[in-house]
Amino acid sequence: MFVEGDLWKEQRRFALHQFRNLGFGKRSHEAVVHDETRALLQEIRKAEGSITLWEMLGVSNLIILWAVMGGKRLERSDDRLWDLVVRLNSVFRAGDISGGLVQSFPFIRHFLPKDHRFNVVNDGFRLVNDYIKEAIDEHRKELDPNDPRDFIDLYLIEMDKQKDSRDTTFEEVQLLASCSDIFAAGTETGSATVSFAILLMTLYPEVMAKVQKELDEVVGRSRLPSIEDRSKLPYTEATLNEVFRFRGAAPVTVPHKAMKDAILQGSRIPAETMVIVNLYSVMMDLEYWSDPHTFRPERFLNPDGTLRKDERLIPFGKGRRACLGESLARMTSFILFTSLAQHFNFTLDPSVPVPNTEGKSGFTLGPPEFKVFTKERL
Ligand code: HEM
Repeated sequence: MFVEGDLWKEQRRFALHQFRNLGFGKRSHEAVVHDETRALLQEIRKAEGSITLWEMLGVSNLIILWAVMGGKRLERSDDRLWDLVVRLNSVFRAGDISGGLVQSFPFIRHFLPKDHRFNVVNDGFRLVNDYIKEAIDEHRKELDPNDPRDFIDLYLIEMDKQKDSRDTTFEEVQLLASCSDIFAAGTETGSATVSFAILLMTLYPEVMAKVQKELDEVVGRSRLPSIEDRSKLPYTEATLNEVFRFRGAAPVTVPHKAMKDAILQGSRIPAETMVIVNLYSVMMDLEYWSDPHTFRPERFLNPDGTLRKDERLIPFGKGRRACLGESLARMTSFILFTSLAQHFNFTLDPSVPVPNTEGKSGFTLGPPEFKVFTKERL
């Protein structure tokens, strides 16, 4: 994620190609998402009192990602997963996409207290990397080059193929970085999106009622929603689009670098400058949207009720460096959100007051602290 040039190009091309082959974000991957969604619904049914959604959704997203990356279906009962989700959350809340002061004056890192955000981020990523490193070692032992099971196997095979090339970028350190990027980029953003969506449904019950009515009419209750239903659910799609616009999990892009001197809308950007694109400013532009601070799914509907596309809706960025996991993220958010809406009504637990829906900053935008009571729809 934080690399450039040929290294980035080669690694991104390989990851995209292999994810496509593994069915990432496509129908063939849907069964994994459905299994995990059923497990989540069961867990919510069994929970007593109010629940903290982001943790539960974080575990779901992590299990779904790991199924493609590491092959195995991890168990929700595994305490290590919950620990990883909580640690990733602290990393994302403590992080600063620009690198903060330490980026400009690296030597100060030696004098920072243990609980400084720089150390929280490093310790969190160390935990994630240890987890992935263990999995890579296991994959190495079990590898059958004729029968790759997942992304890690495919990468190890590519490493072996290129081991005699002096220019290879396929090395274990890079495999670890790719897995860690995907793990981190996918878990927190996915859980934030659906948590925000449910929080907004508690605050806009009239929107939730319309989503549930559409789901009842098109999908019913006897099966889970599928990506094939999306085209028949324009109001639900418009609602998710509005969640992505209103509280997109990534208000700014990852850092980019100007490769050469450039002029952008009259401003000179010298080569080598770090450039971070403010997606929030596009999706919240007062002139364009007229009422950007109002949560209003109807803005994404045509007068005849069909879904309206809008080129200013860019929650996954744009161009060659746009989000690598967009198709999976869209599919996962859609299935998790619609399945929750299909099965439960949610009300906020008043013992955890939500002052506003602005969320918490960091590497990404996280939902504010909130808990919900759930009631199965009959
Ligand atoms: C709702 C969930 C998600 C949102 C809103 C989101 C959004 C974004 C955004 C805005 C960027 C930066 C684009 C840019 O710099 O121009 C990005 C990059 C990235 N995302 Fe996502 N993302 C999500 C889920 C995922 C998932 C599930 C994965 C896992 C495969 C993932 C993997 C990545 C990677 C690897 C990059 C860096 C791409 C590169 O530098 O070439 N994201 N994402």
